[in-house]
Amino acid sequence: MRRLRALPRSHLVAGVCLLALVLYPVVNPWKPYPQGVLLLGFLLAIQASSWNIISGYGGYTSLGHGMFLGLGSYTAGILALRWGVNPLWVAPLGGVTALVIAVLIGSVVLRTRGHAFVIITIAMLLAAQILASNFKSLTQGSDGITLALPFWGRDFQNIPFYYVFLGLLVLTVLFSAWLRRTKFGAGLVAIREDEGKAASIGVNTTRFKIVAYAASAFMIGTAGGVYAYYLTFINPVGSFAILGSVTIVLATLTGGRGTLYGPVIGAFIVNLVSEESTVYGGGTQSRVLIFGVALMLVVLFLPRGLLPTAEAWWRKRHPVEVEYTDQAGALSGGPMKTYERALAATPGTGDGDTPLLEVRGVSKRFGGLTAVDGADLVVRPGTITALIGPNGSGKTTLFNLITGGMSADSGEIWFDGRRIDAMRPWSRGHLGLGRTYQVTRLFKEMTVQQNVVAPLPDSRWRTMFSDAVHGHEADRARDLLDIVGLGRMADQPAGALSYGQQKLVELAQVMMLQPRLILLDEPAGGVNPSLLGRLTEVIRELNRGGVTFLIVEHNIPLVLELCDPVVVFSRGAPIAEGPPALIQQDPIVLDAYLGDDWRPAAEPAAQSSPGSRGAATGEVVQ
Ligand SMILES: Nc1ncnc2c1ncn2[C@@H]1O[C@H](COP(=O)(O)OP(=O)(O)OP(=O)(O)O)[C@@H](O)[C@H]1O
Repeated sequence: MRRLRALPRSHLVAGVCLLALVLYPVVNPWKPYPQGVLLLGFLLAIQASSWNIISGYGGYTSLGHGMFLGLGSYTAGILALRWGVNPLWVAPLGGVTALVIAVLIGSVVLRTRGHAFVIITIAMLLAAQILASNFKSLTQGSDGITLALPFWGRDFQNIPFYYVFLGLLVLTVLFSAWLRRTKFGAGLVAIREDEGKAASIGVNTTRFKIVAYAASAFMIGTAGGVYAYYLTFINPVGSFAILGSVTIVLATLTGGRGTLYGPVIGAFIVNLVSEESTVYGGGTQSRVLIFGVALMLVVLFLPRGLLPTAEAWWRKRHPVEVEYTDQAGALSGGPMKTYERALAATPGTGDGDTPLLEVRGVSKRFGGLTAVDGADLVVRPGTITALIGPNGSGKTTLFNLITGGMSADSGEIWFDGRRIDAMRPWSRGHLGLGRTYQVTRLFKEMTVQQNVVAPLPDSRWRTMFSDAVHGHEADRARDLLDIVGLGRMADQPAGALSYGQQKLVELAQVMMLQPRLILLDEPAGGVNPSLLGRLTEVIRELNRGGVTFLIVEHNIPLVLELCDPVVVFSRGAPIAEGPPALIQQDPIVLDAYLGDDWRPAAEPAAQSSPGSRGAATGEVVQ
């Protein structure tokens, strides 16, 4: 009983609804019409819940998902004819066909995104229709395939179909709920919110998208096999109709994209509207018009769907009190113990002579603009290296090249003795290369804790399908949040944090990767002075714990206090490098970046300091 009470209210309501649906044919066995309407509602809900995996969780909108229902129908229909078996027994093979086709198509089309992806999915649906029409030896073309009538007696009507579709719907919702609880589900949401950022924290975005596409196809394909038997007739136009795909999208958008129960609720509503429009609105043709208007109304007035809108309304009426977080006290109570725990799994940084990161002659052009121009850079293990320079000198672009957000036009990048410039961003993350962004890129719809546990340390399937938040990891996330003074905000949505707090959470997040090198892009930007002190202290502590830093920063006093060595960038390449004391007096640096405010009273004629790289010659002067 206590376990039942601990269940979220939504699961309890879903359980009661399920019980009612299971009992309905028993209580009302002689009502074939409402049973038929419900049955089609189950079928649409299976499709909407499945579509939700790739398009709701993952954010890739497919407008051709009805194709998988057609593929399942044809697979079961063709096999039933050829093997002389009942289509019900081979319906799961419809799911397998849909899954295999989804993997093949997904490997290609998921390279595109946005409008391009939507258009390609429609094209795929139409291509399937044309293939089914023309591949007559297999599909019997536009004549279609006629299947045997159900093997059970007429007294049973469509009740067996009712239970098969209801069973498939329950399986689909359970599957979707399980996926959402795993690292895979969290990774999909991360991809939806910010794909580039997801890749930089170790999410193998290519694999995640293909698996999500395939997972979203399987149940629809299986249901398609059963649907073929229910209809006893399939043809290309009916099986691959665009209206079917639009209905799936409309159902999910109506109920709430990205939620567990929203697609199911939306499917029942849309199915009811569809039935009513057929009965009272002049037949099937009127559906196109009604669906078009409904889609427009949903997008305009319910952009988030019914369920999220109702949840937001409820939260507004019943606000949860958030405790004020006194960050100033966060580090005062014996922080070392927490640091030790949080850093326990962070690997050491090796000997100080071998560079941890080496950039060799790297260039990047944007059209006519050379943002990075044959740059060389060395970061030694255990250092806090600064990269400073004027606005637009190419520092962030260099960060993007190092972490894989962009690929270089030429040059080599080595990390810990391995060449990494051809590696995908997540592989670089798995090696221990982490970064934060100039403008924070947290996943705003996730909680702070979900953000911190989002990084993936490797690409193993086991990791991918493990719980999104589990014991040891949750402890480490809590420790890291305590370190940055935000432990009490763990359950708040990340979007509700101040900008400075988001910077600190992003640092905690990148620490979950157990990085050996962290690239911080303007960590002090927009952070208030008291938080800044905390940030500096955290960086120092992490550095003492074995983490190397490369920091881009315009706050020069902070750089001079925190970093050694300092590399100065100008026009896409380093012009000087050395300890802070020398850099701040270097005439080349004063001319190119620091300016007169930093110039000593009696400045001698411009000449290079001992640590400078000769700006005119491009040679390194040691
Ligand atoms: N994706 C892009 N497309 C076109 N141009 C770009 C792109 N990214 C950067 N640039 C250009 O490359 C140059 C270097 O930009 P970058 O952001 O690397 O400089 P930065 O040194 O980090 O500047 P800041 O200190 O202002 O952040 C700029 O002129 C910028 O406009």
